[in-house]
Amino acid sequence: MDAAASWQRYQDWLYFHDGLTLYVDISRMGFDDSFVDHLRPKFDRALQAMADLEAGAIANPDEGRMVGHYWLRDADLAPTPELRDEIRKNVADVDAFVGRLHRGEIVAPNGQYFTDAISIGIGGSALGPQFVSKALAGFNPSIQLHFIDNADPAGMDEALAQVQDRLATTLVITISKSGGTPETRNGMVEVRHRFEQAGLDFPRHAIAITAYGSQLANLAQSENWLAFFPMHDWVGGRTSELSSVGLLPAALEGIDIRGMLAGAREMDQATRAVDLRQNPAALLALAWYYAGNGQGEKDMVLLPYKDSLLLFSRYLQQLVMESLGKERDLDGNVVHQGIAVYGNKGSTDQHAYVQQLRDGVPNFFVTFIEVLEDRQGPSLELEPGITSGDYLLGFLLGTREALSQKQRDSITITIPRVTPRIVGALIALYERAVGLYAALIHINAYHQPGVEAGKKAAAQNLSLQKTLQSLLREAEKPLTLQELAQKAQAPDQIETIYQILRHLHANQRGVVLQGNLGVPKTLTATATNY
Ligand SMILES: O=P(O)(O)OC[C@H]1O[C@H](O)[C@H](O)[C@@H](O)[C@@H]1O
Repeated sequence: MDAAASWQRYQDWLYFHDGLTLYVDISRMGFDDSFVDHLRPKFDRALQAMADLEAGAIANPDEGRMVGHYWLRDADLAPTPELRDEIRKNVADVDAFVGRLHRGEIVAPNGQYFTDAISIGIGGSALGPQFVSKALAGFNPSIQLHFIDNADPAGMDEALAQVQDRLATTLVITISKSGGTPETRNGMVEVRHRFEQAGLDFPRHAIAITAYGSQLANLAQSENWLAFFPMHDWVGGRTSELSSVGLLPAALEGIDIRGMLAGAREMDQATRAVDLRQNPAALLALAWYYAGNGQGEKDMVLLPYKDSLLLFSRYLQQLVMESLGKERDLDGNVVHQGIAVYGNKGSTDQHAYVQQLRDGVPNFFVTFIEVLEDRQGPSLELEPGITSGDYLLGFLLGTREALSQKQRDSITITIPRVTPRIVGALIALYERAVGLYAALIHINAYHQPGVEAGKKAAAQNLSLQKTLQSLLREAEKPLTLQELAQKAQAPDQIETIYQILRHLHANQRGVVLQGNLGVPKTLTATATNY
């Protein structure tokens, strides 16, 4: 396409949201008008499906649930007066609680202001709060957040080390919709142990965000934790950033949560437009469909040219891949859907993997995110007329052009600056694009059946470990892996047995392996108390 045609196409397809000053440009995706016409009937159905969902339909049929995250930012949309009141009350409760903390009306047991908070959660109970914190907390948050988002003991130690001098003024927020996720429970138990070792009254520091009636809710209630904020079954983990899951941590840091909600609400409104060109979420869904042939054949590479948006790609990885990565469609046909998401930030990534994007396997499309405001305040001129921000834009435009020359497609989203309102709008934009795209490809975006297999296997391994530990304690002589497998009645688990024992051995956990560690069949295991 020559420059004039490309410029015309740019203008024809450029979407602009007046209120948010946000642009979406899909002109560098190679679709043509006939493709758009072909998809239009599917879009009509998808937009209707979104309208039904917002009206309270059971949009998650497998789990028999409504899907209500859009109500969180516009309570009037919720299908019953009770839900509307509850949504408003939840936001007001977060505001009121955090206001009292910031004013020093709620203080740590030692009488001082709370200074820090450790947020413990995983998946949808971590990624949103982490993304928003990095995007918006700035250098001097009212309360400094630290995250434990894994079962890694060393990661827990790191978070605790960050607050070791201030444990007495640290809040602990345990976030889990189900209230039974083992990683989160482990983190909470470890942190609690440190508080107890330090002679601190853990419940006076502890906040739970979880569903009513969950294990975590019961614990918080029975121990009278400092605060409890509910999660609802009609909000999925990966779309919970604008529920108390995301609002409480953000508010603690001093982020304007009403601004985030307002931005999301404005974006929701824009993405109800039935005219595709006027609907930014539909434009993204159209571009994704085109890129991957409606089968996820191309990966989504996210390149925000702004350090504070670093975690957007990680946040979107769960939102997109857990929503779209499905074995079956809504009729039960095997479809193996999904779109892989990765990315970090520009221009940093130009010095890492962009080489492959331009010259290597053409199995991706890029989404550039451009932020118009370079920084707060004036910029130094590095050379006459040129600032660091000019360089950053130059790198973005250069890469976009270089990819285009090699028929590598890209989308560009342009935002004025990174504010609570814009971050709320970006979250909503992608939630809506995922919802629409899922409807286009006829899958349930709101369940995650595939996640269960790994969890079940993990539980079985822990139970096998307990059996092995007790067999070794009772054994009168060292046992080979084969013998242990027989005794544990797990002859087909010998590989797992080896891996469990190797881990116990490496951590001096009461098991010693003898023989050649690299040749499993030579090994014998002994309990160290043998
Ligand atoms: O919030 P929780 O119930 O602890 O769940 C945390 C995460 O774990 C699960 O395995 C799901 O796949 C995620 O969608 C969820 O966000």
